[in-house]
Amino acid sequence: MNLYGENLAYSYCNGDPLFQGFDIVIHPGEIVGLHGYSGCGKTTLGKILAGYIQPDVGVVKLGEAPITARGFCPVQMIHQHPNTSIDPRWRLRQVLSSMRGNLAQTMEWFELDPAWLVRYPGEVSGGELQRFCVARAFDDRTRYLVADEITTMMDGLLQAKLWKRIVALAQERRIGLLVISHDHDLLAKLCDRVIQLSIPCQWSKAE
Ligand SMILES: Nc1ncnc2c1ncn2[C@@H]1O[C@H](COP(=O)(O)OP(=O)(O)OP(=O)(O)O)[C@@H](O)[C@H]1O
Repeated sequence: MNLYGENLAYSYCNGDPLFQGFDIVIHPGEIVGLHGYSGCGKTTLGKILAGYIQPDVGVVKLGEAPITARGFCPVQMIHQHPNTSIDPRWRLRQVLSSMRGNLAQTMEWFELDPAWLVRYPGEVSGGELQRFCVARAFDDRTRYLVADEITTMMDGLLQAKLWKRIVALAQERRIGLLVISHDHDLLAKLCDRVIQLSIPCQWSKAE
């Protein structure tokens, strides 16, 4: 089933719209890049596609069915900073407890040591915690993944390794990926196509 964002518009606090009449379609197993100047609304669009926030106008659908805020969302979002999406008071075992699927196998795939499950999020490195978030997103019910600048805290070698694993597992399960990044090289290497959310503003051009 395709993921559709149709005629999307959103603005915060009745301000100027970040985007209007925006359409996007992602196919199962497809890797789509999302690029645009800082502040143009890439994360916001990701949150709308993953059901975190409702668009002012438009609809997000998986096949024919609109995405709802209730229950498990088949569009999972992985955030830039893993500590913003994990309760610091939970041990990592608890963080992964609601996940459906073969946890041991997924952890092994992302090189997560089972001994770390007794630790709190603050007791693993940022890169390790991000790999927990990635593993958690590969729930058996996940059909699409929105990856928002997810490897910016890693060195080049680790980035490449993690993306190789993500892409392999996504392709195996026919999961579609939306990769949000400022990194042209990464997008060119990974993606089947890249969408530009908006043209650069004057301030960005001058920089
Ligand atoms: N909760 C919020 N309330 C009000 N404004 C917000 C909120 N979240 C984001 N914004 C604003 O909306 C705009 C778009 O933010 P968003 O994070 O979607 O952009 P982005 O393209 O992902 O940026 P970056 O590339 O820098 O991560 C920014 O100007 C931001 O300050």
